[in-house]
Amino acid sequence: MPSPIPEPSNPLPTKRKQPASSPNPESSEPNESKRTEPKRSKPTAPTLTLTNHTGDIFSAPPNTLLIHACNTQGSWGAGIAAAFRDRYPNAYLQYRSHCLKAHDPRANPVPTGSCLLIPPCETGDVPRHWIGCLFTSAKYGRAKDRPDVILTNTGPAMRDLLEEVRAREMGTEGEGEVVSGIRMCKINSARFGVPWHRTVEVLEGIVVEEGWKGDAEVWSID
Ligand SMILES: Nc1ncnc2c1ncn2[C@@H]1O[C@H](COP(=O)(O)OP(=O)(O)OC[C@H]2O[C@H](OP(=O)(O)O)[C@H](O)[C@@H]2O)[C@@H](O)[C@H]1O
Repeated sequence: MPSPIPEPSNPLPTKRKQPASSPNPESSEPNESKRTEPKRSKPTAPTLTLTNHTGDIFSAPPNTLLIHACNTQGSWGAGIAAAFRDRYPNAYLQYRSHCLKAHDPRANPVPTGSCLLIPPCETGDVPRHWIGCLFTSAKYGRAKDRPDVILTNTGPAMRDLLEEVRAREMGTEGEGEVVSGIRMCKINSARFGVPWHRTVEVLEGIVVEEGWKGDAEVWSID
């Protein structure tokens, strides 16, 4: 049995998308009696819901999952990635090890379209946050992938992460092994050079599978 999954702790209301109505397949049926039946819309699978928040992503409550976009080269060199590196040095070491030891940027790179889920691993006063790395571009800087490639990688990477979270929560009964909520920055939108609305389209198109979290908060300081 999966552990009960608490609701995200953010008090702001989140809106669940209503399934879009789809044409009734029976409506094309020539039978007169069928045509007079009330139209029933076929239930559509729920998709990921994003809500926008202004403020500091790092102020999240304990056990929140913080998501950012990463390259596969083992560098959190600039932008929000550098802020992650400074705040969560042990998580950075895990990310580097994943890219440089478990994989090899030249011979066996981390696949783009995948993720790395890092459970809380810092000591001292550092907040107990999970970190989700979405490998949306192989390289960074001038060698980063083109926007269309980054967008193609974003959906599978996010799906991989939502599945990782589900599997992780299924596998443990212990206190604190549950992700309490999801916060992400406007991934891909600055150094990776992808207009934010294009990433939103991809994320909001993700069909939420059984056991996945269906809501993510987007945090921005702008
Ligand atoms: N301190 C801070 N606090 C809060 N929000 C902050 C912030 N700093 C920036 N933001 C916002 O966070 C969003 C994403 O902007 P970013 O440029 O960071 O990420 P991205 O996803 O476009 O690109 C990823 C690659 O950028 C990096 O740098 P390197 O290429 O390695 O040098 C990585 O390593 C990756 O490879 C934008 O809304 C920024 O306003």
